[in-house]
Amino acid sequence: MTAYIETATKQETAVLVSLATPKQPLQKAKEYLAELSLLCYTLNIKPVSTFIQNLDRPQTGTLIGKGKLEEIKTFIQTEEVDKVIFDEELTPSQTRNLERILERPILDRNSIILAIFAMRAKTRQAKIQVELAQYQYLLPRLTKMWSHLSRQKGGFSGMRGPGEKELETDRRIVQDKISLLRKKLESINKQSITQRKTRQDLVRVALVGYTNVGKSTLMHLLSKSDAYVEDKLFATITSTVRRVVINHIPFLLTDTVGFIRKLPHTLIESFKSTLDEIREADILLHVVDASHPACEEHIQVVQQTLHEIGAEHIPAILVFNKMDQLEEENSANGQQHTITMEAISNKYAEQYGHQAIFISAKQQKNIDILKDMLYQQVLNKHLLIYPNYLKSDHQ
Ligand SMILES: Nc1nc2c(ncn2[C@@H]2O[C@H](COP(=O)(O)OP(=O)(O)OP(=O)(O)O)[C@@H](O)[C@H]2O)c(=O)[nH]1
Ligand SMILES: [Mg+2]
Repeated sequence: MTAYIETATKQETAVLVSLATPKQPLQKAKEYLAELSLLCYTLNIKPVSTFIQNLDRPQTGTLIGKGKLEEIKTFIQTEEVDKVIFDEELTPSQTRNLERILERPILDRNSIILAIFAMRAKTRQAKIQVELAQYQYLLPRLTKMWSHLSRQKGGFSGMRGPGEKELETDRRIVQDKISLLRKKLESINKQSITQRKTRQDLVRVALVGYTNVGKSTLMHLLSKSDAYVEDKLFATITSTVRRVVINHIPFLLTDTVGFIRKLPHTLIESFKSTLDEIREADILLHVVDASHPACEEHIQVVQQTLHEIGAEHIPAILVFNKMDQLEEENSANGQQHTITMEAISNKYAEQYGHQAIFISAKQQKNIDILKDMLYQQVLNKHLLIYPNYLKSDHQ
């Protein structure tokens, strides 16, 4: 298990590897590696170099070709690099093959994201959720652990692998662990459902969006709570709910875990109840980092994830945040960025029938306009719960 949950204490080094294919052009591969690099820094792993191989399609056994493998091997030996991290999801057998050839621990984007979640998990529920996702990730990879063990015990290489019996026992242990964790989660989830039921009489608004876009900063601003803000990916993995009042109307505002490209499926499954906060919301504030070059792809990833969790139908306000940074870039390249951003905003607002607004949570720009927009939507929902609200003297 340790290979997957360990969070580095001393700064380890890594090389990052990706593919450029007809489906994933070089520019995209570079962008994804830049994101992977941020994920690594979050885990205190320092990327020292990146390798991209041009291929028509990934190789079955090792993902990348022989020549590239040789190049990477020479580099990591000369530079004494600790780990090799692939942006692509690796199959268990690819991981095994690569580990054998490169003689270094091999990680992929999924295992890195799982490790970050493990590092961030503070509550009992989050810890169980992450542990469950990790065991599910581990199950098909168990053979690797055994080959590790046998190698450590001294020189089985070239001989028969670990006994099928031991492997079977080990699989059963992990499977038992998985069902135990599932049961624990079920009982915690029941408590959350009861908790949520007691809040049924208030409108619920959830902040959603790609990781690091400023959801918690906005939460802090709107609710005056001390939401955890950090310039690292997945600063928030546990939902925080706060009661907020705008123009006398109280509602619940929830800060949620950020999404990312290729969020591991095991995580989506085990974080189901955390994501329920989103599914059960009446209104979404979909926060976007307007200054990010891949902002449009981020919107698509978020929409797709919302779809996966059954929350795509919830009315949303598209909140284009970090407009201060956008303006800074504009002075360098003359308005271009803003024009592009406005086009993107119109396109998605139209496509999903959402309202859109540009703000800066950091510099508190346009927050009052956002509050007005939100108020209108909250009021409409509030009236569904309390049809007589306007007849009383609240206004
Ligand atoms: N320039 C600028 N930076 C901002 C703005 N809003 C937030 N940030 C910064 O963006 C970083 C991420 O902010 P968070 O609020 O933690 O983002 P988040 O969406 O909650 O991130 P996760 O919880 O990791 O998904 C922090 O360094 C914030 O200070 C903004 O309007 N302008
Ligand atoms: Mg956050």
